[in-house]
Amino acid sequence: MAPKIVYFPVRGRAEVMKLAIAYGGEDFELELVNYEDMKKDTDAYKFGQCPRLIDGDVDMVQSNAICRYLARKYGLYGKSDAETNAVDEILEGVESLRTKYLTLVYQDKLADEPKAAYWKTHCDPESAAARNGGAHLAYLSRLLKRNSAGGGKALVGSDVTMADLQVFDIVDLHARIFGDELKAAYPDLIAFHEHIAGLPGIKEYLASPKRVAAVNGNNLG
Ligand SMILES: N[C@@H](CCC(=O)N[C@@H](CS)C(=O)NCC(=O)O)C(=O)O
Repeated sequence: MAPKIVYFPVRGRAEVMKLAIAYGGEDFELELVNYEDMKKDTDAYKFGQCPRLIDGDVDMVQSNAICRYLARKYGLYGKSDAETNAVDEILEGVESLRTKYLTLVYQDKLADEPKAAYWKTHCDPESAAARNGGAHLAYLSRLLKRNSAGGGKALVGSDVTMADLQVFDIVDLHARIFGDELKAAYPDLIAFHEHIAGLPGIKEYLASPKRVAAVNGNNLG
C-alpha cells in the first residue's frame, strides 16, 4: 500500500515528504484532515499537530522525524556517519529558516515592512557579508559550494539526500516570494533548485495534479 500523508490542503511541511516518496519511486495517498477532528484524536496526533505519515506499520507525526524515517527508507541519509550527521545538520538549519518564513507569511502576512526586513536579515548576501556571513540563505549557499563532491548538485556527498530535498523546498518557498531578487542574489541555489526539480520522480510529481496548488495571493502554502 502506498504511504499515506495526512495533512491540511497546503504544501507546507508535507511537501518534502512527497518529494522523498516521489524520488523513492513510490506513489502516495493524501488524506485531508479537519482541524477539529485532528485535535480530538490525541492517540494519532500525539502533539495535536499534523502532518502524519502512515506507511504499513508506521504511523507517526513530527515532520522532521518523518523525514528521517523516509530518508532511511529511500537511502537519502548519506553513505557514512559523517554524511548522516551533515544531513541532520542541514535538516535542522532549514528548520530554523522555515520557522522564520512561517512567521513572515502567517503572522506578518507578508506585509512590505517585515518582508523587507526578512530579506535583509535572512537572505540579502550583501548584508550577510557585512555581518560576516550571517544570513540563512547565504549559509546554505556556502554549504553547497563547500561540498566539492556534490558539484553544486548535492549538499552532502555526491548523491541526493533528504538535505537536498529540504533545501529545494525552502528555496522554492523563497523563490515564490522574492522572485528575481533571489535569482540575482543566489544563482547557485537557483541552479541547484532546477537540478532537483528535474530529477526522476520529482519532475513527474511537480508537474502532476497531486502537487497541491500554492495558495496564491498571499503566497502561503
Ligand atoms: N513540529 C511540528 C510542527 C507541526 C505544525 O506546526 N503543524 C501545524 C500545521 S503545519 C499544525 O498542525 N498546527 C495546529 C496546531 O499546532 O494547533 C512538525 O514539524 O510536524
